[in-house]
Amino acid sequence: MSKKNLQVRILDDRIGSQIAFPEYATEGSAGLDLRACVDQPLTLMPGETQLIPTGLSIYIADPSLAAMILPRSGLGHKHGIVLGNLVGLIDSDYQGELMVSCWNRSSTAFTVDVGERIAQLVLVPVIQANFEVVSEFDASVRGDGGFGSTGTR
Ligand SMILES: O=c1ccn([C@H]2C[C@H](O)[C@@H](COP(=O)(O)OP(=O)(O)OP(=O)(O)O)O2)c(=O)[nH]1
Ligand SMILES: [Mg+2]
Repeated sequence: MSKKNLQVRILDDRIGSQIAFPEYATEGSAGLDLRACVDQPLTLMPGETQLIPTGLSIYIADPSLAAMILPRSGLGHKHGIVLGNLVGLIDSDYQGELMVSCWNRSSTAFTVDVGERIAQLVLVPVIQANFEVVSEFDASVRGDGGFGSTGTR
């Protein structure tokens, strides 16, 4: 499969040795796991949120792309470790360190180990809108119906 070249900067010397460089876990993986680039294990108390560095920055450069940081399902479902911002959106012009807002939404403390895979990064296509202001829309079947307007069954 052809892959998109993406510029990456390694901001921490441990990446590539003590902390693995991100890679797709399988050929069909949509996400690259991001690892906690912390100096020591970090405990998130119930309800606590902390911003965790990844030791990496990327420069997507192309405005028709973005990256999303998403929770890992195992951590989220089994341990309640999700993202403080629910989803992280990485702009194509962002050049700073990739940061993961980790939220322990469970009722038990959770310790993130050095190099632990805490979230995943997915590259996604983006279409920027050019707003065309109109006074009326052409009629659609739905119109302004929403929020359950089509029923539940
Ligand atoms: O989970 C995240 C979310 C964002 N970012 C970085 C990349 C992104 O391009 C930048 C800004 O994110 P966003 O636009 O979501 O935040 P904002 O609160 O609107 O900040 P800004 O005013 O800088 O756009 O922060 C991360 O590193 N991790
Ligand atoms: Mg913003």
